[in-house]
Amino acid sequence: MTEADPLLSVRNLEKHYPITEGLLRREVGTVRAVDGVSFDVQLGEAFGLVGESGCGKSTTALSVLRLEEPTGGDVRFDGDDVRAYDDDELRRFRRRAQLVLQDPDSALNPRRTVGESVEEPLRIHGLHGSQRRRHVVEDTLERVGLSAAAADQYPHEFSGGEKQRIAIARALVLNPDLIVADEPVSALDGRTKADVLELLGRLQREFDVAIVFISHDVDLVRRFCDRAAVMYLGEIVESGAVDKVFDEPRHPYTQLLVSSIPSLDPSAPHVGVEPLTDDLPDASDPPSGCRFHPRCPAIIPPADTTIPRDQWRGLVRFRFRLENDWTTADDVRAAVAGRESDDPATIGSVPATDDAVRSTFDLPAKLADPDLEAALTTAVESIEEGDLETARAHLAAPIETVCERESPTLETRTEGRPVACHRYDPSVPGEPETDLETTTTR
Ligand SMILES: Nc1ncnc2c1ncn2[C@@H]1O[C@H](COP(=O)(O)OP(=O)(O)OP(=O)(O)O)[C@@H](O)[C@H]1O
Repeated sequence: MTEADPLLSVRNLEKHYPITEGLLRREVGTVRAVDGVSFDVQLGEAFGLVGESGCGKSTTALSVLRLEEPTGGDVRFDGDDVRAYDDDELRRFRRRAQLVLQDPDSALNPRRTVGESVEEPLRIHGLHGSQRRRHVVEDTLERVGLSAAAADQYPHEFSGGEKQRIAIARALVLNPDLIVADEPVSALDGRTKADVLELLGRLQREFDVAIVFISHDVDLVRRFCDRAAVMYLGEIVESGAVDKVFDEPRHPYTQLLVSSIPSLDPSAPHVGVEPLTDDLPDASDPPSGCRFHPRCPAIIPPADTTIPRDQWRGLVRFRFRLENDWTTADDVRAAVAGRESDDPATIGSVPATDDAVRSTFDLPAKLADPDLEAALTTAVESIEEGDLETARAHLAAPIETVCERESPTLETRTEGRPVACHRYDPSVPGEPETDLETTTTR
């Protein structure tokens, strides 16, 4: 391995879980928890994986460490193929690559002293001599900010933050090259969180250990990591140095994540990017094309569309809500009237008129594009006739976008950074490389 070679190299990693049904566990579908993830981690660096709950961060961690068997792809550690390791090689790998979880209790046996828990990896991996082991344990406990005497106490005698320090000591005691830390401070409160984060940073430098830091919290990743990758529904959508990814985000999803962090200054206006729709799709049935497209505020219009961008967004939002959220004409009527569909005052009393739809989706009385105008009018007429299928078909053809048709690849197009978004693909016609417009609210 040369200096430039990564310690960990992950290529097209996949982990799919079967969905089974009935006594015979018949397979009825697949959860694509991790679906083609690639990244490198250099020696001694802190690399962040960030994204909403359920996007596949933990499954990536477990698959990289082979605590879950990957479905596909390539994982290399120090140049070796992790998926081809035999039992001995896997044992050596487990010594060099450790996992720290959100809940420290998962790493500590309540019936064993702290010293016994921290010592256990040393025994498993063959460090002989109880005196020597005790010395290493005490030294490691002190390095995580606890006293050597803690070795003789039990986990229940410690606070949550102290227990996480003990779990970190257990991960560090074998002097690993890599620690995968999955939401290591998420369960801790303010000051303790900052202290444990600071400890991890100090240990990373002292032990020269690489850390894969997994969190849903952009701010923590920005503070802790050198580089980061943003995950959405089993895929990486953007990666790079943290100051680039979070200060100059390019993927609309990263822009959305960053804009949702509240400012420390309460008087500052909140500059927010609104998602097109609110629902996080299911990993067992991910959207076609770009998986973010049903929520993407920067969704690309067809090349020949001439209507203003906000009208395009309103129209496509109407189309996706019709496809995903509403099953009856009453649902539509209720939504455009701003009420629940089982509210008796709503049903029948508020017709899903053209006007109500237009005002709900910020559309003008008449769209300047005759094809889109005809599609909208006929779709609303079909809704009023109770035929949502026909309404959907009327909207789908003229509002079709490259974002639902083609999957963007994570290619390096933007300032040397990989971003998986058609907006940066010069081969996609009709779309300027503009930044996402933001809306300012108070
Ligand atoms: N053993 C499993 N069997 C079936 N589906 C699973 C399994 N483990 C995870 N999943 C699914 O895979 C997807 C990714 O889950 P994962 O826990 O990796 O996400 P995450 O980003 O770490 O979220 P969180 O922070 O909530 O743990 C989710 O849809 C989850 O329900």
